[in-house]
Amino acid sequence: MPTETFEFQVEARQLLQLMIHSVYSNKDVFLRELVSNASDALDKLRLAALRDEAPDADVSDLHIELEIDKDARTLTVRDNGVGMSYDEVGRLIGTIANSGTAEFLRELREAQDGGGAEGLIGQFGVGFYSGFMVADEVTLLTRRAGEPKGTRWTSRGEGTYTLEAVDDAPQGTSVVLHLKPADPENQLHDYASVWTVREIVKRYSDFITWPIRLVGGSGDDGEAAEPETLNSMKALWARSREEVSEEEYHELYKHIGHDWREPLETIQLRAEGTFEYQALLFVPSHAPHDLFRRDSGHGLQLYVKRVFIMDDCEALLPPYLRFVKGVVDAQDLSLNVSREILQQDRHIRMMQRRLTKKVLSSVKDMMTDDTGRYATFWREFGAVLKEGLVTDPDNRDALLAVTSFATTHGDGGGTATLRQYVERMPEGQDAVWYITGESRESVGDSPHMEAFRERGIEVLLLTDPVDEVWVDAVSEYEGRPLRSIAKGEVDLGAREDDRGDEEREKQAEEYAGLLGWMGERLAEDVKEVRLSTRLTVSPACLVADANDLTPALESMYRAMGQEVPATRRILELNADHALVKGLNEAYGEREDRSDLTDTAELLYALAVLAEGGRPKDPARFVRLMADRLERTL
Ligand SMILES: Nc1ncnc2c1ncn2[C@@H]1O[C@H](COP(=O)(O)OP(=O)(O)OP(=O)(O)O)[C@@H](O)[C@H]1O
Repeated sequence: MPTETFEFQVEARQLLQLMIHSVYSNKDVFLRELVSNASDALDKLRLAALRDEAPDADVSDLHIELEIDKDARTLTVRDNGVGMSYDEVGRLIGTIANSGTAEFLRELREAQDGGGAEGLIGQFGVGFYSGFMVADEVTLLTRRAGEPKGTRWTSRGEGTYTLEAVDDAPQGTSVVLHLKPADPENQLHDYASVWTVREIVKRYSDFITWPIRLVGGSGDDGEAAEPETLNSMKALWARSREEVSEEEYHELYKHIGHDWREPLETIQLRAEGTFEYQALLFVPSHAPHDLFRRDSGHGLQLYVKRVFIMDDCEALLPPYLRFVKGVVDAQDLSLNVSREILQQDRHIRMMQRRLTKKVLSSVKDMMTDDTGRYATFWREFGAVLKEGLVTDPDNRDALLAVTSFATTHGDGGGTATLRQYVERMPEGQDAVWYITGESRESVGDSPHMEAFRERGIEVLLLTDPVDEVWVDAVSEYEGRPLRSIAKGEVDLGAREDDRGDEEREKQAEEYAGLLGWMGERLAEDVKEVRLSTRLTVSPACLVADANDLTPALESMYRAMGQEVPATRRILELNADHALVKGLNEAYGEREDRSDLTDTAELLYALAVLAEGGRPKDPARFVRLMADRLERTL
């Protein structure tokens, strides 16, 4: 087969340009990326061999080799792992398979302007391309284990790459970097120096469980003449916390989490006894871009007796902890264990329970010991964690204990935990009040809030989509009911300037005719029209019955394809508002009420608008409104 030339996919080309014109200040990390890929390739081959899926592969001395050729100024990263077929090279190396790439490139450009690009790269599987930060030409020679022919891929990182079938390639992959001249001022070190390479491996890749051997030193100046193993290969999760530095943990996190940033939290757990395992878990400091995508990974890697078994092992943690990264190494599982078996395994279920509790208790500790870190955690992962309030009733209390919300307390910009809310609840208040909606601004200005604001009653502002769902499942916190300010009747207790019962009854009588009449006119949209105790400024608002679905929840169910009957809500009127008063008077005086029907309709539409909704028939609403305005001229 002749050498063929291909163009890089558009995104890949953009990414390469970013690499070449370096988005990173720290270029040393290219080696970590290539070593990480090599290590993954060795893991895959060993597992295939253990499962008898690679009968023709040579697994006798699996390792990574770094070779320096000072004269040619090349650094080669070689592994004898699983390798790639011709098709795979074209698919995996010339393109960027990740669908989030376009989004990533946009974020990257923005971050580059703001100087924060470094942290973003690792999330998006661009590891191999980082070679172009230090090399002006990269050659990759690879042969898939068990296959006869190999493939050579070459590129200068500009617009094209070449592919060529090769007869005599060794098993696995070697990446030859034709190094750019060193430029220490721009942190481009001399990667043909044994010292530099040794130091980078020690710093970034010491924990890699395969030997990383260095060959090609001259023996002079302390350089290695014999192959030298550069890493200690110690599985960090099997060592006690005292023996391991924070930095080492962080490097492991970056390897398995595909992240270039430090983790927010490191959690270690060792279970001894009948079912032994060790876990080393990390909470990232940033949510990944695909956290809410259904196919996003599940974070944890499963090892069995130090042998890598699988990535994204979803059986180890519940979906609401999918952002946790890490390693779980179990002693007593079979190497042949499959995802299906794991889902049903009793020990795995116990393990999941224990790991879940451990993560939640770490979040609790974070909350007590370091409020700044907890705030970061909550900003990044709060919306995901709250899914657990619905799906994991066993841990509901633990989850409620670490949950926090935006609140109207203080200057309205802060957050509150349920504990804080309850502790400052004034005497006489029996419920924890909240409102759900789309944004802090829209719920903050909602008419439902008026009486609460006037009386200084704290309201929690729940604006994540998941909030609509969990509030339905959780009815109380430590014996206090959780209540929506937009549902049911509210009785906020008497105030000095409140009307007495007598006066209220009188008002009810005065309005009875109007309310009944409006109820009939608007029967298609509302099930009742009544006077409000929650309005002080707005003329009207809509409330749901205590057990009704909210409009947001209704549309959420519909979006998921579920049939739900349209819920009619209750229209509440503010009897102190001039418009409502005038309407009542006109209702009492006029025989012909056709005009008033339009006003009733407008009042309903205003209530819909006030909560951020959209009138049922916007064109009609505009017509009626324009007509009214015209009459005021
Ligand atoms: N040494 C290698 N041996 C076998 N396959 C490899 C090797 N290096 C890369 N690949 C294949 O090419 C794919 C793309 O590699 P690349 O480094 O660009 O991204 P990634 O490894 O998926 O993500 P990241 O580097 O961020 O972990 C890998 O997923 C792997 O399938």
